[in-house]
Amino acid sequence: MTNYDYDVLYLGSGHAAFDGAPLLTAQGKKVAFVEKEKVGGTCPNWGCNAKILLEAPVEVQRQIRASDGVIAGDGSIDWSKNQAHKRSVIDGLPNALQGMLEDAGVEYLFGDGKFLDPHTIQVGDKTVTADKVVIATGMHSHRLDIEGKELMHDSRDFLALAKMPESMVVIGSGYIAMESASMAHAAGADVTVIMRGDQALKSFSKEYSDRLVAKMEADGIEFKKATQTESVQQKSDGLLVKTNHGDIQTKWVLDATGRVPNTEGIGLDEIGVAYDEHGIQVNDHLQTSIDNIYAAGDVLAKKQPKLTPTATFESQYLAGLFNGDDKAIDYPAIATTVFTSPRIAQAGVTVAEAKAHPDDYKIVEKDVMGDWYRLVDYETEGSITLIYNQQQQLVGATEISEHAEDVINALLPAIEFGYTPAQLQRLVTIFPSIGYSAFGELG
Ligand SMILES: Cc1cc2nc3c(=O)[nH]c(=O)nc-3n(C[C@H](O)[C@H](O)[C@H](O)COP(=O)(O)OP(=O)(O)OC[C@H]3O[C@@H](n4cnc5c(N)ncnc54)[C@H](O)[C@@H]3O)c2cc1C
Ligand SMILES: NC(=O)c1ccc[n+]([C@@H]2O[C@H](COP(=O)([O-])OP(=O)(O)OC[C@H]3O[C@@H](n4cnc5c(N)ncnc54)[C@H](O)[C@@H]3O)[C@@H](O)[C@H]2O)c1
Repeated sequence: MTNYDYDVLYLGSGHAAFDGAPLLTAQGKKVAFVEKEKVGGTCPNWGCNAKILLEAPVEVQRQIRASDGVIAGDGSIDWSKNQAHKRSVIDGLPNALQGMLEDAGVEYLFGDGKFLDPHTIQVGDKTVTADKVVIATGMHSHRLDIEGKELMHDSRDFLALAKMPESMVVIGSGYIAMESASMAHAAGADVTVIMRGDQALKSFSKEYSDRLVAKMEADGIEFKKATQTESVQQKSDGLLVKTNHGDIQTKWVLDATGRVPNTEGIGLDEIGVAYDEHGIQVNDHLQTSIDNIYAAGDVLAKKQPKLTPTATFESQYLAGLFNGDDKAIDYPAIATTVFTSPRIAQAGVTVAEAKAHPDDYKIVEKDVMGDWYRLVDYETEGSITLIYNQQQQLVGATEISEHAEDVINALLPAIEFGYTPAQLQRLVTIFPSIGYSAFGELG
């Protein structure tokens, strides 16, 4: 038997790696992460955690302004203090994570990792070997290849902004574009969003994403639909964004045109791991075209949403597989939300899927403002769409409201486990609460 340095080596140290690794060391396996930047990867440092800290005051501001004087003040956001608070919470996470994982027996190897052969990885000027390798290298920002691209910024820059500029152009209308536009506007910037097509947030219901755009427009954000960005030019008083529908003067440009899997420069072509522009191709055991090499997280080519909880699920699945549980991966319903005001959240069968199969699904739409509880924190509008199968079980739900993420989280067990009406009746939840309100919608 060959003696390798490690039983399992992860390329990357994000959620796709660190959520499963301790399950392996607990079974006596020798495990290491190769990391070229910050321990923990995108989510804690440049993604979810950083974003939600900066976003939290937006909801407070909304409540203050909607309360019509019940809460005093105008709810202005001091972005610089907001940044300082964010840093005070997240700056210690990489060290804390590293300490926790090292205590669990995982080793860290810092440097750029690259395959030399299926079992050998070069890390800086060192080489290490492993029985199994998991590619968990994540994604990086896509950048538009146009004149003036060096004048534009990505989501990392946005989340690190020390001072909010007085105006901002956001290119794109996916998750990152919509969340950043919402935060920048709430912090006082004059925001214009340039949309390539005419629907924002394509993975959500068109009706709800149109409603979100309409609400953001009513709040003062400008949307330019079906518009191509042609160039960005430096002027003495700021930047000039040229589009096929006119010019926009601004102080700052966010290129939020998507994210690209990190498949380049890690030796995949040399050793023959199959991948395409969507990521690394795997079978139903997350195994790549090379037997001992697996992949997990954002770098995978997959139809499931590229989110932290998806990466966690895959990481834990692989740990189970390497510990001897040989079943194929079976993805559950995955809940997702966009952290705008209002939010849109969904899980299970989507509205588009249900509409495409009217014989299989029944769609029920409700105005959630019929529930008095939504008025407690001054909500003004919201709807939920519930999707049932032929057996009257809830198989999907999507909501637009300030509490959409909590409602969909509350309903997720019913969707995933197919609760019957009799089982739902046995759920005695806390009243008054969003969870109670969520189940009330099923009645
Ligand atoms: C702005 C933003 C906001 C987001 N908000 C949310 C949210 O609210 N909720 C949510 O669920 N998801 C959110 N996401 C998505 C979430 O961050 C990702 O789904 C998650 O981080 C994926 O984890 P991962 O481990 O696959 O990849 P990553 O966390 O990206 O980790 C990959 C790691 O691999 C390292 N690496 C890459 N190449 C090499 C190499 N050659 N050698 C060594 N190391 C390498 C990288 O440095 C990185 O640390 C957000 C993403 C962004 C960008
Ligand atoms: N709340 C969350 O859970 C959250 C938040 C942020 C990011 N994420 C994850 O991060 C990933 C990336 O998010 P994202 O917003 O970067 O990607 P996205 O795919 O959601 O949006 C990309 C946007 O860029 C536009 N676009 C693409 N190419 C373009 C071009 N050439 N010109 C103009 N516009 C173009 C698209 O039309 C789309 O509006 C997503 O997979 C998402 O799962 C999740």
